[in-house]
Amino acid sequence: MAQTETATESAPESATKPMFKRLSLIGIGLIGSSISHAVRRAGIAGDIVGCAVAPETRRRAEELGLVRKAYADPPEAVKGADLVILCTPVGAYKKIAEAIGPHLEQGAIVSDVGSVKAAPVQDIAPHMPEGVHFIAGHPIAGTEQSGPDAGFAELFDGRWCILTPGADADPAAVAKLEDFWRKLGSNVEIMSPEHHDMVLAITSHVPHLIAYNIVNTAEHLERVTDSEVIKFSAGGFRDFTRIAASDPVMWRDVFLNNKDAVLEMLGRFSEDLITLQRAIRFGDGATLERLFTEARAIRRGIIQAGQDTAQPDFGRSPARAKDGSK
Ligand SMILES: NC(=O)c1ccc[n+]([C@@H]2O[C@H](COP(=O)([O-])OP(=O)(O)OC[C@H]3O[C@@H](n4cnc5c(N)ncnc54)[C@H](O)[C@@H]3O)[C@@H](O)[C@H]2O)c1
Ligand SMILES: O=C(O)C(=O)C[C@]1(C(=O)O)C=C[C@@H](O)C=C1
Repeated sequence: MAQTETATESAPESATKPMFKRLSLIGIGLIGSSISHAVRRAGIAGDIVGCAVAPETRRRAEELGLVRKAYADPPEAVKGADLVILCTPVGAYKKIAEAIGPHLEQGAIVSDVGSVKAAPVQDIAPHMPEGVHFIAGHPIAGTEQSGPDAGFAELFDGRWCILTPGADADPAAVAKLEDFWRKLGSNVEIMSPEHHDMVLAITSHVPHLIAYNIVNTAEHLERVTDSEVIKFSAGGFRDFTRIAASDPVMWRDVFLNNKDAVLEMLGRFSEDLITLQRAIRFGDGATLERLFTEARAIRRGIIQAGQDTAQPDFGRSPARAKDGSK
């Protein structure tokens, strides 16, 4: 489906009933707008509305046809919706859940896309009324871009989406949400919020922290005033700068909400770093070569498993390919 097509035009005219009559996206940035594109591509929502704090985001989301109507007020945005997805930074969840709770439709599914699960689930769950199905989720797909212009329909294709339903979740609602993400192009896996947070701490959160730190360390070096770091940055450092360009508010909230798992993984990381440091100090080439060989095997395993599609060279986003940015 062309990206210019609007949310209202997306309602399939065929006799087949869309999966959801109204999807409400609370937050219309990279992930919210990508969900809108992918949902319209799949034709699985009769109507899409949304909510954003900034007037400019609301205007742009309507102009791009991402939503039929963008509201400033979360309760307005969830009226009549049978699927509500929170797509804001996780630090905003508690206030949003408190505000929308009394306005949710009976039988509606409420989900989210947050990069952390355990603490955010605790912020949302107590505000969900009886008869509403809350099932948290996290698509493991993204870029360093933000805002309503950043989204694209292919973002979730072939990527994992993790759902973390509570023990008392309705199996039919879980199955429906799984089906939704599959129709958006994802593979789906179910796990506990705590397990999710431990896995993502090492695969996503600590790597982002390292990227932020290495870019800042380089920036703090004196010769940066001569722009040498920028001038001579190639491969390795440039890859870190891409990740370090990610949204500061989103990542602030990730680290505040996944404190224990991140500290645990940082501890392990620091121990392994000291092993490398000692090997360099003592000229222990065998250890360096062994550890680098092990790491290379992991990278090759990821490529063979087809999980490296977010790399710039793979040209996944037509929009980004056009302007050369990732
Ligand atoms: N960026 C990624 O790579 C990525 C990947 C997977 C999941 N996530 C998760 O998705 C969520 C959104 O991330 P994004 O990259 O789309 O961010 P984004 O900055 O592009 O968009 C966030 C949107 O939320 C809105 N917002 C913020 N506070 C709000 C509030 N109180 N009420 C209503 N709207 C509010 C902002 O105006 C913005 O439109 C985060 O929880 C993040 O952890 C991000
Ligand atoms: O590709 C990127 O830019 C990303 O950082 C995406 C990424 C990741 O770490 O893999 C970032 C945060 C998410 O919650 C999920 C995906």
